[in-house]
Amino acid sequence: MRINFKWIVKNLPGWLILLILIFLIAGGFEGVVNGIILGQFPNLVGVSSNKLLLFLIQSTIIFFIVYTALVLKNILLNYARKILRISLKKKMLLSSFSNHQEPEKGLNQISNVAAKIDENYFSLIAEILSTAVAAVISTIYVLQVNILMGIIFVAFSCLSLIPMLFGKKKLGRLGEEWSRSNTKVMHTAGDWLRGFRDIMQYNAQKLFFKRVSTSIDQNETILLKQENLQWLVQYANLLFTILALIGPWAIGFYFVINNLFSVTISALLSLTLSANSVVQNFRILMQCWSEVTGTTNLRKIKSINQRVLDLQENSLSHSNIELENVEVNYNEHQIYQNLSLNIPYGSKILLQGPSGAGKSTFLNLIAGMVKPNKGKVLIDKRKPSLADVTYIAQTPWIFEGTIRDNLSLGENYSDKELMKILEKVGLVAELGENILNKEINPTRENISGGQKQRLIIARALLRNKSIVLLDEITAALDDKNSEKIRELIYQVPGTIIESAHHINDALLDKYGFVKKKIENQKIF
Ligand SMILES: Nc1ncnc2c1ncn2[C@@H]1O[C@H](COP(=O)(O)OP(=O)(O)OP(=O)(O)O)[C@@H](O)[C@H]1O
Repeated sequence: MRINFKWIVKNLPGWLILLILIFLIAGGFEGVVNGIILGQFPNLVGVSSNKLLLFLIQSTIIFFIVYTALVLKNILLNYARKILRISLKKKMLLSSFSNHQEPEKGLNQISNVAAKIDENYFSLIAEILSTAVAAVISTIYVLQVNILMGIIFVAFSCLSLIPMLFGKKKLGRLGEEWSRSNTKVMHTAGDWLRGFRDIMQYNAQKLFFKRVSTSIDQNETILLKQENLQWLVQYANLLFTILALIGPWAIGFYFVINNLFSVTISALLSLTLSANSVVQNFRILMQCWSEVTGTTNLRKIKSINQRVLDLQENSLSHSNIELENVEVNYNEHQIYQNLSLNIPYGSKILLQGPSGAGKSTFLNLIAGMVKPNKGKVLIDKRKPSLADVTYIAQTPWIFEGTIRDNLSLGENYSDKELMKILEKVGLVAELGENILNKEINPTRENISGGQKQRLIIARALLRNKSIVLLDEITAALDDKNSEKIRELIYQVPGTIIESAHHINDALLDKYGFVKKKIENQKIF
């Protein structure tokens, strides 16, 4: 998806575009209004006082209309920019979420990149439009004063396009480089702030501060490079502006000396004054263009994957899982090869294997988070999806909000139901009666790692899905709590696949678990 002029038009209401255009055209007369009104002066010599008064009133009205249009145009443009900023940030959020982009990249997009697009694209597009309209109006005015000299002035003004044609690509590349280095700043600054405990523990303050400082340095250097290149282009542009004045004068002088096309010095003078507006507008246009070009690559946003955003009905009830000749590679690293497995509804599987063997990868295959490079994974003959399973991961994520918010995730559950489930996982006894309104967030340490994990388990138990995937869920729990939690989860009637290193055999036997091992890129 590209954020371009077409996108802007699509995202703004028609009435707003129409009003902006009207005020843009009316305001566009600013450059020539003085010339038009002053041009009337010779006709005022010796006229009656009534005519003079009429002239004053007319001039006042014209100035009033032009300046009011200018202000209204700016107010409407600001309103349009607000609409565009909101649309852009929403699109960015949907794109980064649906493409499962890394968080730092997504955060960089909605903060830094969005601000840059607003500043160097949306606001400048408005300026480009006003300047272009003003340039057209001034051009028409100049052409009707003296068509030949008018054409010469406009043609010379067009020369100022040349520097931009050379700078365009490089400016676009630098914009993209700047965005990448911004993401790096987010990473290193994230390490610096989130890794506090480990940094302090190993006396690594100097190293980590150097890392974040270096990435800030590099980021600012790229920005400076881009700004310098913009200035260089603008300097070349200014040099062409000199040419855009001197060139037509030279040709004009030649016409004057040789008495050609009835060009006189005074005609040349008045043309220069009017043409100045054309030249200046062209110069501003090029200046804006060079800044806009810096955002070219930033304005390419990965298309939204609508399939991910559509709410998925979980219609599975007694689902069988089938894997047919599945192969999974991460680059050159092969994890599974020719893996075929049938897991009927209600199976209870304990998946074992050394660290890095592919246990999480297997659970992710069934959750649809990892796609096989070859072969198929089918749940009830259809492709797997996260909405079909309950996946409890090693590192649980809790959301900013209350415990009630974290359990219900917007669905309707009564407090009684929620309290019952919290009671089961042992949280009511630990966190008190007013537990549902307790505010938590991912970084606040007002609940422990084990409590977080039990909260996530309670959230899963509230929803009876037919496939439960457990990835080292009790790593943060003590033995007593681990067993209690497992007893609760194991009572779920559906399929359970658990990856864990140590589990009490008696418990496994009680719930009919079979052990499966990962060996030679297969599961036995
Ligand atoms: N997205 C990925 N890109 C590249 N390599 C990956 C990716 N995910 C996992 N791997 C690699 O695949 C291998 C299997 O990883 P996986 O997490 O499935 O192992 P595991 O058996 O769950 O390990 P552990 O018991 O340590 O959690 C590892 O070597 C890991 O580095």
